Amino acid sequence: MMKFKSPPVNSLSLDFLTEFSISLEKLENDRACRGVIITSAIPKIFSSGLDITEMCGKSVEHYAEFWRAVQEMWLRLYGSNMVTVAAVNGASPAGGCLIALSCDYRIMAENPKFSIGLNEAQLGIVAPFWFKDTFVNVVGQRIAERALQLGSLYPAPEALKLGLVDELVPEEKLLEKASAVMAQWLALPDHARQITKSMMRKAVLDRLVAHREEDIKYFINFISKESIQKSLRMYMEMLKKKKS
Ligand SMILES: CCCCCCCCCC/C=C/CC(=O)SCCNC(=O)CCNC(=O)[C@H](O)C(C)(C)COP(=O)(O)OP(=O)(O)OC[C@H]1O[C@@H](n2cnc3c(N)ncnc32)[C@H](O)[C@@H]1OP(=O)(O)O
Repeated sequence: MMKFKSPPVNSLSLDFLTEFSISLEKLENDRACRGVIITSAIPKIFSSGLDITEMCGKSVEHYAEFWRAVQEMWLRLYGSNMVTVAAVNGASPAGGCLIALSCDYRIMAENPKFSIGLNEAQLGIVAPFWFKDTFVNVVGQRIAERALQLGSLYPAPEALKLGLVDELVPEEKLLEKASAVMAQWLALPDHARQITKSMMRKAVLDRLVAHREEDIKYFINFISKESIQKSLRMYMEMLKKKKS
């Protein structure tokens, strides 16, 4: 089990992403480890998504390093040979949602206050093609088109209806259920399951691998625009004001 613990809200900073990728790589190379449950140690928060401060007012070199780390994390998780189960025990916007979508199975706590989705459009930014591809592979084209254009965050019951998560359980039963699902998936021979998983995900993974440097350039170009920087600053201010 991997438990995110980066207070206050498990934002995906460069350090967090690097550590996450290294942990995944270690587990992947450990023949005794056939599956991983991903959850959070922070109450009410799975992950608040990419750390916005990493995308504000930084150098081009920093943006490149950060984006490469985001790509690396996704390539490792989405391309993992292990069984991956997300036990979503709190809010899961944007990059948090991407992590859950990249797993093989998603179980969410049945709390309508917890929401999940790719809300990038609400921040005035665009979900990259591989976020979009991952989303489409889970919910299908029509639901993805609407959800991504509106940048919708769905409360747990709605997320279940759309197929964004596979099931809801009472919060106190989340890890028990995730373990039961893991046992069910691990009962199959690894080889057949791994080849099937790779077959289903290969095209989407290959697309980023083939366009990785181009994607970094797009990101830098996009995020460096003054209009985008302004949107992100305003969004951060809004988050801070919400408290007072
Ligand atoms: C051709 C086009 C090509 C385009 C290619 C480039 C495209 C670029 C794409 C970039 C992709 C980005 C994906 C992302 O993940 S962006 C991040 C999106 N995340 C969010 O919108 C979530 C924002 N946060 C919240 O909604 C809430 O914080 C919460 C998670 C629901 C928790 O709420 P709660 O009330 O418990 O906590 P607070 O809101 O008070 O937050 C506590 C402190 O944490 C700070 N915070 C929150 N989220 C983030 C974040 N994502 N990054 C950095 N910091 C964050 C918040 O400001 C508080 O700070 P404070 O204590 O100092 O006030």
